Amino acid sequence: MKTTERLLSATADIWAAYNAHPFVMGIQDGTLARDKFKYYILQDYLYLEEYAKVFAIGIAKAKSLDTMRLFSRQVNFLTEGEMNIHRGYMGAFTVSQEELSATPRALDNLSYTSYMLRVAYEEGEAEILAAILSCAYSYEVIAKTILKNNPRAAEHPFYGNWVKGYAGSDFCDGNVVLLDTLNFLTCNYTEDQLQHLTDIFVACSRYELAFWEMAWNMSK
Ligand SMILES: Cc1ncc(CO)c(N)n1
Repeated sequence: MKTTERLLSATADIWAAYNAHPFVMGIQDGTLARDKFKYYILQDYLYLEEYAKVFAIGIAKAKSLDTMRLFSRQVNFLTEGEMNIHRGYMGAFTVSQEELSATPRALDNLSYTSYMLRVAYEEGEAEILAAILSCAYSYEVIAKTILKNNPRAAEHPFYGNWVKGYAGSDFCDGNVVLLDTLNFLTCNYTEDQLQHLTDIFVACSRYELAFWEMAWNMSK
């Protein structure tokens, strides 16, 4: 079994809960309250700033030029590509730099990024990839499942850009490389090493679900 198949099978229940979450279902049918989405976009922008640092540490930990390039491309894609989705929405909500700077990180957000940064500082390149995978790949799966359940979600005048951004090839092509690299780097891992990788992936998958719940509740 490929490492990524093992990780995904260990978290199947958590991953199934993403698309059943009321926040995600609200994006799917376009009924999500705008104030909840604004809260989410601000928290997620703050999240992405820290998440980009996880890749940046990966650059320094990389043991080959190929892995270094993977991490480096992702830092660039996050800051120049993915964060543009957020900047578009922040423009629509007329969020100023002052409002963004004055927004405190909610505890689930802070806890998630602190955990990933700890993995990044303490562990090796494959463990960093496992921590990143649940973020990067779950958004692809969520957006594609939304489109499967409601093909018109991409045309929604407000939430359509979010769905198209995460189901689109710019975002998803990076995940193919992420999955392949993680499988390649861990093909000779021992059972203990694989179990440790699974623990990291389960923790990050739980944090992903907590992030949707945090957004739904607009937690302070
Ligand atoms: C919380 C969270 N997880 C994953 C992604 C996808 O990069 C995101 N933007 N935010």
